[in-house]
Amino acid sequence: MTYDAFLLVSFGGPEGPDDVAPFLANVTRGRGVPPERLAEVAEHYRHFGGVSPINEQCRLLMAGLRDRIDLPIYWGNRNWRPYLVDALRDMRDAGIHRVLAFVTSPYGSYSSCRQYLDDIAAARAALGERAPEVDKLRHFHDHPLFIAAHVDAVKAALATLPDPANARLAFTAHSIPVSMADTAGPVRNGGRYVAQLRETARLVAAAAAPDLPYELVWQSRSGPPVIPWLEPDVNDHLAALSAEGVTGVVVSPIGFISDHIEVLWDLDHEAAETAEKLGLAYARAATPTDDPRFIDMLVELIEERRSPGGDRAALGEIPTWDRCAPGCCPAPPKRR
Ligand SMILES: CC1=C(CCC(=O)O)c2cc3nc(cc4[nH]c(cc5[nH]c(cc1n2)c(C)c5CCC(=O)O)c(CCC(=O)O)c4C)C(CCC(=O)O)=C3C
Ligand SMILES: [Fe+2]
Repeated sequence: MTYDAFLLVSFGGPEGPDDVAPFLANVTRGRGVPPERLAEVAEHYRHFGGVSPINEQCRLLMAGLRDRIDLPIYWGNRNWRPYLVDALRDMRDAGIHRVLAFVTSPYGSYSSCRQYLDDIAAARAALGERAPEVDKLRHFHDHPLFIAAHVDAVKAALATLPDPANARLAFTAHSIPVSMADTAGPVRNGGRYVAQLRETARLVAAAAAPDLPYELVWQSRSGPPVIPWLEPDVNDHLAALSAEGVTGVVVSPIGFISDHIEVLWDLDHEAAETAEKLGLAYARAATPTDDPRFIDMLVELIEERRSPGGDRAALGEIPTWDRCAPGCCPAPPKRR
């Protein structure tokens, strides 16, 4: 398979205080997110000067990749500048026909996979016939290099606790509506988001701390309270651990590939504060963007896609594939 360019596809985030409101409007259009929740999230961004950390992380990722691949690198986001449609237009104008895209999420579900594919399709449609064709790289939730980076991060976090031998591991990911979790994956199967996250948690725990109990819990719940989302929330989980007599916990955000605002606010600020109130020793494991093996993995994912018959490195049992089936991870019904 021949490709003419690499495209980094990310969520996007504000780059200053004036960007926060229009960014949030882009993210939540038609999604039924209550205004109270939006105001709260706007405050999280303002706490960091209205600058999302995600953009710098994208720039770092591209810088890490630059000398490692022989393809020109482009960057397009779903919800903020540089937008996908602008990246695709630049590529088209540069005579690029086939593009390999890396989406900054390892897992399947509408929010973490299909929504990116839909937005790529919409951006292509806006450009008309000469829009470059875009192939998305596969899910990588159990890639050996992804797991290895998390394993070392969890070990390093554990080592900072006063009593690591009696600590617990809590893996976190973005909560999603239960209805979205139920339909994640190929048509008729469902449950792919939770299943992949469970597998990632199992693989990391087994290699990092085989003797410690671990749980997969959820963070950053949004949406109206009447709609069920995946539970328990990480803060409730910390309280439950404390009630059991546990004295230390490592929180590993396997649902995010870098220190997004959800990691910096919902974990480093909120969950850390919860732990402090409970008298629970708390350490947050690093996300993989800081680890050179993450770039190594990306290089491997690009190489494997260029050799269709070749190996697809994977430690787990949940299958991955190069191309998601058309009806995979369907969109939830639009609200508002
Ligand atoms: C599964 C998942 C991931 C992980 C996969 C992936 O990485 O894509 C993720 C990532 C992210 N989510 C992000 C930001 C936001 N997500 C929101 C809202 C929502 N997220 C959802 C799910 C997910 N989100 C859902 C079901 C909603 C409800 C509205 C809807 O159905 O779409 C809102 C609106 C306010 C709120 O409701 O909280 C914001 C601002 C940022 C940027 C962070 C930064 O700036 O550093 C990132 C990386
Ligand atoms: Fe989100």
